[in-house]
Amino acid sequence: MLRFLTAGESHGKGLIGIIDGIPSNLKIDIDFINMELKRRQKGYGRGNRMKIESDEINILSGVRGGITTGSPLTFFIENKDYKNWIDKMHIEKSIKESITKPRPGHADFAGSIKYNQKDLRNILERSSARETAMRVAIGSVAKLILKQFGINIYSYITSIGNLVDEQKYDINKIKTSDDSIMRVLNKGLEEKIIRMIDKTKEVGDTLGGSFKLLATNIPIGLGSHAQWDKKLDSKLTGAIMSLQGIKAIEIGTGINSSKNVGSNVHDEIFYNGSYYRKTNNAGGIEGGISNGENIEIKAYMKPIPSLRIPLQSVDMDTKEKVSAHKERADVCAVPSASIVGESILAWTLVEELFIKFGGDSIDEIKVNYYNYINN
Ligand SMILES: Cc1cc2nc3c(=O)[nH]c(=O)nc-3n(C[C@H](O)[C@H](O)[C@H](O)COP(=O)(O)O)c2cc1C
Ligand SMILES: C=C(O[C@@H]1CC(C(=O)O)=C[C@@H](OP(=O)(O)O)[C@H]1O)C(=O)O
Repeated sequence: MLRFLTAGESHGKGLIGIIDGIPSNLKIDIDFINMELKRRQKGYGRGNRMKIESDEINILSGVRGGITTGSPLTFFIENKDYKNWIDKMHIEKSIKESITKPRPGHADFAGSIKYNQKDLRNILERSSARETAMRVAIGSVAKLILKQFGINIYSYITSIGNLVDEQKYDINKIKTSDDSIMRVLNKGLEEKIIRMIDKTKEVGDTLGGSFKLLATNIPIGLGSHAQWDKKLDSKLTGAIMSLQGIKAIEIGTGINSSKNVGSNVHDEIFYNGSYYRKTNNAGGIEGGISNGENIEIKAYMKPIPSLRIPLQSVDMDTKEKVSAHKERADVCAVPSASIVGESILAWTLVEELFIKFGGDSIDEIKVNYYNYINN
């Protein structure tokens, strides 16, 4: 069984990740993991925190001589900002100030009631998307595993605010989408997006957007139709929805398909030595099972909740009408979220790959995989 846990506060000493179930004999490419961490920190519209952090992986267990041993992997990422927060984050000494004015849209309000916390920082530190740095480190290991089977993961931005990039993807274009600071395919749109982010920042507001996730060279047969909790689409959407700020997910052309007739939507099946489709409205999944086409998912992120000109809230101590708490924040973080989305997609696909082809060493899994593929 493959599983992971993360721990760590946004302004604490750092983030920890423990991954259990990674097979032995996998080469761990530390440069690749660090490159993925860097990709997550990019994008126009991020706040000053990204100038302080320069995320790097520190491997504490599970790897010897660059190769996994089959033991649990432990990862650590330092928070460089911790030194500026020691007084506010001290583990033993009592903390003087409390945050009591919840930000609409963040976890502050519901979290403080659920956990009976008078200081909202006890909630916001862990609900923060700082945690996604560790999810990218862990997801990069999943990407390294997928590469062993020729499976690749991509993403690009499809909208920021009301600026929508309608361009249809081609894989080569996606490969260069990292060259654009906003990770859009239509480079003409980038300038407009940057101007919109600047204007939104000026008026103290924030933006969301959407991004597309893509997995290529997927074998037929990941997931199952046979039980509700084995369906690949349900597992993928659940996992992607766990990413901070994501509020809607579309598989293939799901939204437009619902407005269309069946004969225009379902992807006809052809055979020429192997099965193929001319369209992929299903986004690579039928009946909860991968059908061999690219997996295509779109995720929609709401605007960042922390506003420089805050919304109305209630002081949870005095119950008075107040403006919500102000916290240093991003104006737009959709490009970063798309990189985390890639990691989540990669992880979920590896989970499914191991359910179908599982083994204790990467060699054993490869034998099972190619035995199935070649039959
Ligand atoms: C990469 C990334 C950066 C984010 N930066 C901020 C931020 O600076 N300020 C903020 O209030 N929310 C930020 N968010 C969004 C919040 O973490 C998220 O809205 C909050 O945890 C509530 O969860 P929910 O939106 O899923 O309901 C960010 C999200 C991501 C993925
Ligand atoms: C730290 C990261 O993102 C943070 C996510 C976040 C939130 O509320 O989700 C709030 C901000 O934290 P701070 O107030 O420290 O600037 C972001 O910077 C990161 O992506 O590494």
